Amino acid sequence: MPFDSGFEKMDNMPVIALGGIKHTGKSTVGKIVSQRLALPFHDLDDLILKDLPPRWSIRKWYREKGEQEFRNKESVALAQYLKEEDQKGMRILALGGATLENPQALNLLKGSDTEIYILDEEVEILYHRIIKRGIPPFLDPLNPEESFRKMYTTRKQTLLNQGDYIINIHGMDQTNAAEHLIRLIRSKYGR
Ligand SMILES: Nc1ncnc2c1ncn2[C@@H]1O[C@H](COP(=O)(O)OP(=O)(O)O)[C@@H](O)[C@H]1O
Ligand SMILES: O=C(O)C1=C[C@@H](OP(=O)(O)O)[C@@H](O)[C@H](O)C1
Ligand SMILES: [Mg+2]
Repeated sequence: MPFDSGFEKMDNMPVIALGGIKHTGKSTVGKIVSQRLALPFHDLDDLILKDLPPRWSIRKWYREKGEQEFRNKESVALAQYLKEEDQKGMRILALGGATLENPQALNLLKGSDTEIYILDEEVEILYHRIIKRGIPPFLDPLNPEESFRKMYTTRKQTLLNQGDYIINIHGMDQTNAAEHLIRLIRSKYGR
């Protein structure tokens, strides 16, 4: 049941940016939180996509143009978002799985009124969530589990270093994870 938390209308409220390894639920949980708190929601991947030529997907762009081109697009989309949305009251932004490894994007986030909340889940659960629909192209088809574990270990360190809050959502479904995050936000901002 959505309720108006009043957060959006309060002054000096940050952008709540959700980070986390692929499939931790940044996009899904972010959307639920925004609906429950009646806050605007954006997904950085969607903002990037809006700026790509027609018929390109994020994954196709990443694969064909390479990491640096993807990072440039991501930084431009983030800068635009922050220019328009920063200082406008609380809003929710789901980051991409690699945003916090992008130095330009990280600078933009750190230089704005943004709080970074990291959704943290265990490697086994994420791996099983990812391969449910087959092995995705970002994993090594010869040893998908090993390649995911490597990605998890390096990314996790960056996330722990860059996050303002680490949210342990272990074993929670999307709704429970969203409720957990809402409790944290409400306790922090007293509503
Ligand atoms: N807490 C959760 N428990 C179970 N499945 C989840 C959870 N969070 C997300 N999912 C599922 O995992 C997939 C990826 O979620 P998504 O929100 O796109 O993750 P991200 O944006 O972090 O990559 C979706 O199918 C989503 O329904
Ligand atoms: O982990 C990654 O390297 C990426 C994750 C994606 O976001 P999600 O984590 O929301 O899927 C997207 O930003 C891009 O494909 C790169
Ligand atoms: Mg996402």
